[in-house]
Amino acid sequence: MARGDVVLGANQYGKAECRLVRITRDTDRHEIEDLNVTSQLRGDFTACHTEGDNSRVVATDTQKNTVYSLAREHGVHSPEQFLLTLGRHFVAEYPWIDGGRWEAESFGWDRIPVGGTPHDHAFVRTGQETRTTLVQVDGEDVHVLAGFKDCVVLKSTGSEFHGFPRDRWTTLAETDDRILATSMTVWWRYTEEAVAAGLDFATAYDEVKALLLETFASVHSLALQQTIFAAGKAVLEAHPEIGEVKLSCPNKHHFLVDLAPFGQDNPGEVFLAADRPYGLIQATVQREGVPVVEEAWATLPGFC
Ligand SMILES: O=c1[nH]c(=O)c2[nH]c(=O)[nH]c2[nH]1
Repeated sequence: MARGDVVLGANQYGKAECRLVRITRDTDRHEIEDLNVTSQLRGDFTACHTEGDNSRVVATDTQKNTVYSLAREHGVHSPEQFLLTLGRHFVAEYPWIDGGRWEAESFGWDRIPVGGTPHDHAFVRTGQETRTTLVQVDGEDVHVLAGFKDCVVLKSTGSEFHGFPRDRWTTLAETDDRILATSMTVWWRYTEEAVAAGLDFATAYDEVKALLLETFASVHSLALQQTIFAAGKAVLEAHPEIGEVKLSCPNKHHFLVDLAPFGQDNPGEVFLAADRPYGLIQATVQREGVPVVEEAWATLPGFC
């Protein structure tokens, strides 16, 4: 190969957004699991890219079928467990496949209460957040990230913002009482040891989400940066099975409306909820002296 030749770099391929609903109906009380699964394989696919030789190309259609077939055979249990099942399957089944990337969104459903009793087989979508999961297999390495997005939270007081530099471009007033609102996107990484030991992903998810929300509620905030660091720190302190946490939080600004032109005061009661532009506050919270496992995060766009 001569310097300057054009060659294939990193590549992966698969079926994106396989919508999977699995009903478990062993009893009259059904269970529902609702996922949006993306499967992508990695390996040496040079011949396909350069020659159109498909002899090693497990079709994206086959990958899609495998999602549904393994859901039937093994169940979902948790998105993390299901994606691990998929990853292990593809690597074991096809010798030339070294690994891949399996991602899922999971949508929650609650039972519809009928006369105060949760119904056995009628559900209403929960509106709070979308659970997210990313599993990557690279040879012997298995990385599991979990998280959620679109979790909108608001505090109507207990938030201040002041002490920032003032120069000729600064118009923002200092405040010791403002609305703090954001839509939390959070990812955390389970350590390889915890994954190998068969961690209970469902319980861990519930506990981490509760802790993040509790911290948002209870920290008296001097900046959204301070709040998100405190939230990530609380998670790492309570969960040794988690290596690091990444948070991305838009500052959903609420501007106090000037009602003076209408002869009215406005003691922090009427706000304009702006949707853009918004401050975008992001942080990685990690353990001192423990490097972030960069390979686990490499394919998540937009995170620092
Ligand atoms: O919590 C905040 N952090 C900032 O960095 C910032 N910048 C800004 O204009 N408002 C806020 N609020």
